[in-house]
Amino acid sequence: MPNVVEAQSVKLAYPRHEPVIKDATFTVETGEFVFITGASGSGKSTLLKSMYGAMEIGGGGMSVGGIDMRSISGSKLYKLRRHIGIVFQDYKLIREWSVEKNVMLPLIIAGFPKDVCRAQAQKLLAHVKLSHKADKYPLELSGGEQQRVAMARALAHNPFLILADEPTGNLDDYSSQVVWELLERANEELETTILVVTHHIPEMFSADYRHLMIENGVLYEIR
Ligand SMILES: Nc1ncnc2c1ncn2[C@@H]1O[C@H](COP(=O)(O)OP(=O)(O)OP(=O)(O)O)[C@@H](O)[C@H]1O
Repeated sequence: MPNVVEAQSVKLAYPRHEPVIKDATFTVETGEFVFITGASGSGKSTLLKSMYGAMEIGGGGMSVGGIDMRSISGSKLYKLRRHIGIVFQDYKLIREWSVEKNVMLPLIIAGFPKDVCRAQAQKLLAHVKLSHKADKYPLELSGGEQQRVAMARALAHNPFLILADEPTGNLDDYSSQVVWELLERANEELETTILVVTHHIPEMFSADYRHLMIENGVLYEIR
């Protein structure tokens, strides 16, 4: 397996704006848990977006899962996203669907039989401690519970890579803990590679994690 992410002198700029990222060079190997920090507006979300094809690579080179991201579009992009789990701060759950069906979504798209989708959704809802809410609808849940559903959904199809943007930004301590534990578990038990944009690295991650930091458009390896 090639490195999960390889970035060489990446530049990222919004149209008619100065580059947000002027130089990002880094490698992420399979099974790594990586935090990306930086001041507000430093370009963390922008960098994350470039890794799932939502931000054009303006210079340099990047590959994700061995796929060249410089000119990715159409079916190639669709295929890549099917193997990545993406978690935003604003959950993006489907309101008209039950919690369980929301978690089943990536598996439904991938064409798995319904009983397989349901069994996997039930397993993940247990991991995020929401089995008792499987039949509820997103708007009947608290913000923290919705984010835990989004996290379960992001993991449902066993992605090789999770990209999470401030996954605990709005959450209370309990929901934050559940989210971090789930990410840690996916990383340890399934070797899922995880990249998390955050303002604060939680204390439970004291040992082996990697830490990248963006400052003035340049990405630095802290460890
Ligand atoms: N669609 C856009 N068009 C133009 N500029 C944008 C756009 N989206 C973001 N920016 C700018 O790019 C810069 C980086 O934004 P980004 O969201 O990546 O920062 P961030 O580090 O994730 O910030 P925060 O920690 O506050 O979420 C900011 O100056 C922002 O204003």
